[in-house]
Amino acid sequence: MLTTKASSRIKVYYEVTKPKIWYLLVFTAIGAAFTASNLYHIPISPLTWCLVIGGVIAGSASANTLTNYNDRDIDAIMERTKDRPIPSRRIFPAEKALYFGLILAAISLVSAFAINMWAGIFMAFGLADNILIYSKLLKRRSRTNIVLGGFSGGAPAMIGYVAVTSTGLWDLGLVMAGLVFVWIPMHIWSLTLHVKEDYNKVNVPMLTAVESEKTSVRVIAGTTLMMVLFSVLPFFMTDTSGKHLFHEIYLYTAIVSGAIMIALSVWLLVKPSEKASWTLFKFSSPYLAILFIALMIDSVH
Ligand code: HEM
Ligand SMILES: CC(C)=CCC/C(C)=C/CC/C(C)=C/COP(=O)(O)OP(=O)(O)O
Repeated sequence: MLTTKASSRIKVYYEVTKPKIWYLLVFTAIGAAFTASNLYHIPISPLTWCLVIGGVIAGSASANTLTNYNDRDIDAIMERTKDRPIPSRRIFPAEKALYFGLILAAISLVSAFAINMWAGIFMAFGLADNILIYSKLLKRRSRTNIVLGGFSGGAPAMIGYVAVTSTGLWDLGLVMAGLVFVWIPMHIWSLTLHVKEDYNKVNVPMLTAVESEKTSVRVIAGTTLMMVLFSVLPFFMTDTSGKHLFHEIYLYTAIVSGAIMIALSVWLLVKPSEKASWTLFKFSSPYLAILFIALMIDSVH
């Protein structure tokens, strides 16, 4: 039986990993693995499932913990982040989070390389791109920070896919990872428009925090349209025999859910408001999950 102190320690270290975020990251890895397994009729062993799910949890949790450690100064100032475990000193000294994040990174790399070399490479890339390129290098310097820093978002899908097969890794696998990558700008820029004062307080040049509202809503609408157009790409992909990989289930889901996202972005474009930007942001995660659910369901045939 865990003492109250022990359970609260576990809870605070769980919180510092930003679980809401890695739930979706892990789901994209599961979706890519399950879809590849069905399309190529390759079973996934329980050990492989454990290594994929455990590895991507550890990797995403590590990245989130280490970026929280890196951002502890600005997180203490922003309203949205000031109550997080490190700025609120519920993890103190902060180096405890640093060591926790590094241990998680090691676990994630061992798990990924135990799957195969490519899974290990994608894990290492995801960690490096999110922690070093995005958080350390670009976040506080460039308004395009989430573009070069966004590739890491596709890493879990690539890990899930390559855990099953390398057949189609650089077309279908890349398209699945691309669904996440092209989703990021709309996802984060709708949020940062909503909390732009926070970002300007700490001089983080998120594009929709430094551009005018008029430009920001246009950029968000444009990236939403780009994401929806990209999302129908899987329907047009075929295997070597020319057979479509996906069918109406995926197409109609992508069209209907995409139409909702476009409608929300037009609402923001026509009538910019905190409510509209927040609504678009809150719809963004379920939307991405729905696309991966549709890929999985459509691949069962
Ligand atoms: C450079 C890329 C990204 C940036 C800068 C970013 C940034 C953010 C920020 C600032 C939040 C709000 C967190 C909070 O206030 O607690 C957030 C929430 C979230 N992010 Fe991202 N994100 C990125 C990529 C991703 C990716 C790749 C995924 C998963 C595939 C993801 C999933 C989520 C989820 C599920 C939430 C919670 C949404 C909600 O509360 O409804 N993010 N993100
Ligand atoms: C395989 C692997 C390791 C992949 C890692 C992918 C990963 C963790 C993506 C998450 C990106 C993300 C939520 C960044 C948060 O930005 P932020 O730190 O600016 O958000 P904040 O302002 O809320 O702290």
